[in-house]
Amino acid sequence: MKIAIIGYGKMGKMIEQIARGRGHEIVCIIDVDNPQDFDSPEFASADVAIEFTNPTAAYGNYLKAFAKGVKVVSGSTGWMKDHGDDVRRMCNDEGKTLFWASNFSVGVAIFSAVNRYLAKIMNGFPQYSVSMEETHHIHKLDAPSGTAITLAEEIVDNLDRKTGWVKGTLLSPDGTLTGSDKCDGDKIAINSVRRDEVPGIHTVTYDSEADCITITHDAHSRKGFALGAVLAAEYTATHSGLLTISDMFKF
Ligand SMILES: NC(=O)C1=CN([C@@H]2O[C@H](COP(=O)(O)OP(=O)(O)OC[C@H]3O[C@@H](n4cnc5c(N)ncnc54)[C@H](O)[C@@H]3O)[C@@H](O)[C@H]2O)C=CC1
Ligand SMILES: O=C(O)C1=N[C@H](C(=O)O)C[C@H](O)C1
Repeated sequence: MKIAIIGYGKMGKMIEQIARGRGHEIVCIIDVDNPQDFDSPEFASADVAIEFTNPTAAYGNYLKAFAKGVKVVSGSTGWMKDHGDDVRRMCNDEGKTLFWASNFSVGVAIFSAVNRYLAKIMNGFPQYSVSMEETHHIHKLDAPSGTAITLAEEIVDNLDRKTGWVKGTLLSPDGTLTGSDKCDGDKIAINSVRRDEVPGIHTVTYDSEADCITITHDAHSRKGFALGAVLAAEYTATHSGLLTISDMFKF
């Protein structure tokens, strides 16, 4: 399959390696220095473009790829709040294809199933209060992480006493703690930590007077994210519309 890469940073480079290892051809690589390559015949020849850039660049890149008739797989986070409705309309009503996931690793897909099940159980146990923490490397531009937001939304969908999430505390690399983990009873606080080169840790905690139940996903490297993105590109080549992880991994 022919793949274009948009965003040749930490994820883009790992995706290139894994895609080549699975026998795919990388026909075009676009980063900030060569946006003109969106107009190249090589880019237009791609079956799928894999996009990992940043919260402000992602949406514009989707539009450029869509204009060339190229399907997109993207893991960029932090753009959904501003452009989610437009992207949904383009994919649901106007024939564009985007596979987006806040986290492409199979481990997080499994973790998310446990998260949803645990939230459902907790409807019968009001003595437990729920909170979340995500820890990432110091280069990360958005907080809370996309994965933490997805996990919080899953809890809201399954736990009747929660209606939304709020930003909690942010522990910055210099040790500064901002924000507050105090929030209304019907919201979930998501606390963020930025430390060293941590690839990504997500923890959901249910606390009561008697005990505490904690589930954690701890990525050892970015390999799981990158492999998931390539698997998603393989899936996207034969599917259309707005796609996500639950379309690909069914359990
Ligand atoms: N969904 C998932 O599984 C994962 C998502 N991410 C997300 O992916 C994004 C990228 O992560 P990393 O690769 O670690 O970041 P990075 O900072 O290492 O790489 C981003 C690259 O995008 C390039 N870029 C910026 N603006 C661009 C534009 N307009 N057009 C083309 N390229 C542009 C940068 O020059 C850089 O090379 C972030 O939003 C991150 O949160 C990261 C890991 C896993
Ligand atoms: O920026 C990152 O690195 C990551 N971003 C994604 C997120 O915001 O959840 C996924 C992963 O945790 C790594």
